[in-house]
Parts: sequence; structure tokens; C-alpha cells
Amino acid sequence: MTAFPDESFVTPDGRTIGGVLMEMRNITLRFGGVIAIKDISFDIREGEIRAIIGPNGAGKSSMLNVISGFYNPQEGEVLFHGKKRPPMRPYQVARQGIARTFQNIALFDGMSVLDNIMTGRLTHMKTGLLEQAIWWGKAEREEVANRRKVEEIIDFLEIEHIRKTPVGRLPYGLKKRVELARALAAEPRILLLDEPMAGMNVEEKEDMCRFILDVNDEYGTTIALIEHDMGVVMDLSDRVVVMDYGKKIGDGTPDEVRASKEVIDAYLGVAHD
Ligand SMILES: Nc1ncnc2c1ncn2[C@@H]1O[C@H](COP(=O)(O)OP(=O)(O)OP(=O)(O)O)[C@@H](O)[C@H]1O
Repeated sequence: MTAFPDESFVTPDGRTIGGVLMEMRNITLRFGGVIAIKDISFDIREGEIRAIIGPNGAGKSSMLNVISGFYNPQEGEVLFHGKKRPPMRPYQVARQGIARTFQNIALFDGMSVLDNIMTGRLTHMKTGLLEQAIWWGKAEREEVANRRKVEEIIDFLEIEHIRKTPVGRLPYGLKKRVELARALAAEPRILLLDEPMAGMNVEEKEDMCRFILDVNDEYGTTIALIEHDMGVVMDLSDRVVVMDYGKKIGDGTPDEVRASKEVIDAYLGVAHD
């Protein structure tokens, strides 16, 4: 259904979309008798912003959890760089360069913004506990490099003014931005965002949109997101997968998806001839 060329190409606004980075092939996921995902296939291409949309209970979060390695599907395969990914623990998937944010913010409320973001560097830490405890050279160099990266992200997401503030004291929109910062601290190749705009006011949504686009543009990070705000999805995404009752009912550019009768009937709810 998609109008994307097969090879790498540059979009009209100057962004580069590469080849297939991740492929979901015939994924089926069951919870006992409930089939959350039924035989779904789609791919995510390097550098694109890919949205997954659909009504409540359609299976979007389940799909994000398959991508992040939190759920291993009973059927189908996940390919990363063309290679089949064996069942993995989420930390192993994180080491492959996949980071995520959550629908309900998952930060340490009592810790400062800076320390929360530092936890995102864990997958990059190589020194052992003993070296860190006695602050040997290698541990010191690593700490300095990690701090430098974290400070760069703080600067990029414009949160310098709250770097020492405990996260629990922040308003909702800023907490979401700190969660994004922590995910970015892992320097992911694929960033998974679970409803990044949920519960935000218009201004906070505009800010978040801008930061998502900037992350994609500046770091070249591939992004897959679930979002209910259709205006945001259609503005942000290069391609959209539409799910309904665990099945894929649409897959293409925002314009293609918007024009699909099946998608309109099941989800968008706009009248057609
Ligand atoms: N851990 C689980 N155990 C049992 N059933 C589950 C579990 N997670 C999801 N389901 C079921 O799988 C189906 C898909 O749920 P999922 O949360 O993936 O949908 P969703 O599209 O993300 O919905 P929402 O937009 O409301 O978050 C639903 O019927 C749900 O009840």
C-alpha cells in the first residue's frame, strides 16, 4: 500500500529514509484465549517516524512490547538488520539499541532529573562495581563521558533549569520530556514512544512534537510511536500502521491511510461516499 521507494531516499523536507531496519513477520500474540495480535507483518525503515494507531484494545501496546522484547510472540519472527532475532530479555534488546518510554511515566520521583537521565546510560557502562567504588581511572573516564552525553541531551531538550530538581516535583509535560531524555541517553537506534502526548495540553503537545522531530532530525534516530491524537500522528509520521481487533487494517503514508475506506470505517469515523 505504501508509496515509499524500495531504496533509501530523501523526503521533500530533506530527511533521509533508509532501508528496512526492523521487520515484523506474521506476528501472532495470545494471552490465554485472547488473541492480541493476529498474523501482522510490517517493517520499520531506518530514519523514519512510524506510527501505530487504532482503537482501544486494538493491540498497539502489545505490538510495542513485541518490538521492545518484553513479549515474545507465539508465532512469527522479528528481524533486526535482516537477521532473525531470537527470544530475548528486554535488557538484551536494549543493548541492541532499542529504547522506550512508557504510557504511564516510569521515572524515579525522589531522584533529580540529572540522576534519572543518568540511569539511561546503564547499557553503556562497562566498568565493574569494584572499579566504580574505588573510582579507578577507567571508571572515572567512563563517568565523565557519560555525564558529557547526559549534559548534551539536557541541553538539547532544553531542561537545564530543572536538572537538579526531583522529578516528583515537576509538572506532567516536563516529566514526559525527562522520560524522553532518559531514553535518548541510551543513544538508541530505535526509539519507541508509548503515547508521548497523552494527558498533555496543546502547548505541551506542540513542544513534544518539536522535540520528537528534532531527535529524528539531529540524531537520525528511527522512531516508532503509538498515539491517539490523530492530528499529531498525521503531522509527525512518515508511515502509519493501523490496527483493529489485533489485525492490521491499514499501512501506508498518512495520506494513504486517511483515504482508506476500511480505516475510516473502523477508526477515523469520517463519512465517505
Ligand atoms: N497482559 C495481558 N494479559 C491479558 N490480556 C492482555 C494483556 N495485555 C493486553 N491484553 C489484551 O490484548 C488486547 C490488546 O490490548 P493492547 O493493550 O495491546 O491494546 P491497545 O491497542 O494498546 O489498547 P489501548 O489503546 O487501550 O492502550 C486487549 O483485548 C487486551 O485486553
